[in-house]
Amino acid sequence: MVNQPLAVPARTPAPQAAEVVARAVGVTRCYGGTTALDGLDLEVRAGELVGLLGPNGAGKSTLIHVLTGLRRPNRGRCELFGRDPRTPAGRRYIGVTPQETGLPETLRAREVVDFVAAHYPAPEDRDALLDRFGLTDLAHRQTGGLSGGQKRRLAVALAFVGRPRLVFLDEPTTGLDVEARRVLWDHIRAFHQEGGTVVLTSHYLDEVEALAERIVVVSGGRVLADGSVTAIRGMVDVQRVSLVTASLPSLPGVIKVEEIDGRTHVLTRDADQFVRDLVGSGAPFSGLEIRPTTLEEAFMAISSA
Ligand SMILES: Nc1ncnc2c1ncn2[C@@H]1O[C@H](COP(=O)(O)OP(=O)(O)OP(=O)(O)O)[C@@H](O)[C@H]1O
Repeated sequence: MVNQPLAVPARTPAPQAAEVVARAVGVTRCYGGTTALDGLDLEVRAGELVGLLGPNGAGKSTLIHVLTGLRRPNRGRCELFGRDPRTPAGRRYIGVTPQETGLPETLRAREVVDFVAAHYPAPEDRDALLDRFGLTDLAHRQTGGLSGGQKRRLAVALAFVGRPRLVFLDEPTTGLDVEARRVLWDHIRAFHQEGGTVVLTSHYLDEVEALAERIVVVSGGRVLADGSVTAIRGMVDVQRVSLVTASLPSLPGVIKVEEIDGRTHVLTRDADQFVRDLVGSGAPFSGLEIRPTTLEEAFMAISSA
């Protein structure tokens, strides 16, 4: 495998007027010998819809944990609305759906909403909230008897109970069917259009593309790239050349080489030049195909660079 580092563009700054609602400054968080966050910096401004992308173990959930005050950084600091996230004043305007949620099994869905609502001074109307998330028919059901997708919908709805200004959604649609995902996307979009700020993680790239204005790529506990969907795409601007060859010579401009099902797949930023160099090398090959990468491939290219 040949890896070539990719330049990371500066993020287009958000409007100056927008308040920074969440901030991580030089945050390092270790679990024993594992460094989950490694001097990470991030600012989220009011009204942004930010998608955190990164491979398994990149540090996305840990970042949400430190930003929401559930974990303390070993080094660096976090702020929510300019305050320490570990204080009630800092957490007052946020809603969170963690990656894994333990719902009290014997409580009914509406009782869970009531329980969470009791923590806020002016919570959402329970029935309206349940309706918005398509949970009305499940309101009387004990949560222990709900399906995985139904529990997930309830867990996401709970993030909105306190009328938050900022929500953190850690893989909100994992386990949801297409229709349930669509309903949830609509709600996230509506919240954002009303001025709400959203930070979400997702392994569904179409989800991040469909929802987020800004993508922050996290890998190895650091911010690898930060920009609009278009900027992230432009940043990698990678093409996939696939061919059959017994031995690929070492050529310039190659970001990554993979062997899949007897074909050699090459990621490169200049497919034309790669093909010219390949022909010039005299190496025998057949079945040449060139196509643009998906965002997922682009993202993998960034991660492995
Ligand atoms: N409670 C914990 N104890 C020990 N190690 C942990 C703990 N939580 C996270 N880690 C480790 O920290 C690193 C970052 O994990 P984290 O869950 O933040 O990543 P992630 O990007 O959210 O991953 P995924 O996409 O798989 O959810 C991983 O190496 C993980 O194994």
